[in-house]
Amino acid sequence: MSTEAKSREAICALGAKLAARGLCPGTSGNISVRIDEGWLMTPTNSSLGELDPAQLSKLDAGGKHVGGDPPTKEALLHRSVYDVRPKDGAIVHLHSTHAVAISCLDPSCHHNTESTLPPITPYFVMRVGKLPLVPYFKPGDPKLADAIREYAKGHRAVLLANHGPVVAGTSLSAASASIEELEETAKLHLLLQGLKTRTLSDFQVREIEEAFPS
Ligand SMILES: O=C(CO)COP(=O)(O)O
Ligand SMILES: [Zn+2]
Repeated sequence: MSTEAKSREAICALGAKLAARGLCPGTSGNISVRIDEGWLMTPTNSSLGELDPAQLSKLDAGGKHVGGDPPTKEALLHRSVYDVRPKDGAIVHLHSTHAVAISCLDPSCHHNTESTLPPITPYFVMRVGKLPLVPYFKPGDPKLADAIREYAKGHRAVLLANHGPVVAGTSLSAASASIEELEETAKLHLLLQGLKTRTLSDFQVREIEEAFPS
């Protein structure tokens, strides 16, 4: 099987897995992979649980739609993230419930201005790191694609205000592991509301960062 054919299969398999876990309600979310000639992206208005490898959208290196169904309305946002993260090869965006809940909180309820979520577990530090909030713009707005650049260049994971997470990774499986960890941490954080919580210390965060560099 060619590399492109494998990427097509991998996108559809990931979509099915995320859907089975209830992480992409309705037709929300999108997935992309960088390929030699450009990108493969999920088509707009598609259910991630029911993707067809042959219908995935293909974009050339200039971002022109050259094959398959019309691409996600967030194609420009994905391309902005690839642009500022040249080592990454895959992106996953979801409307997973707990992460979206965090994205709707008043910013005064966020952990701090650098990260909406606190470092409560080693795996959050390892797979996500910090999770900055990107200001709100409507889905598909070129202004959102522009705004995300500043945040994504230093962070593999960002949270779109009142919308949801966007995570980049060196591979589809890396991006998927990060976004699942992000969703789980958002859930834990909400479960812990009102309870006195111990976050990891700066030393403990550094220890993880050094032992498991991203
Ligand atoms: O999550 C989405 C928009 O932010 C889904 O849009 P698309 O169906 O165009 O991919
Ligand atoms: Zn979205």
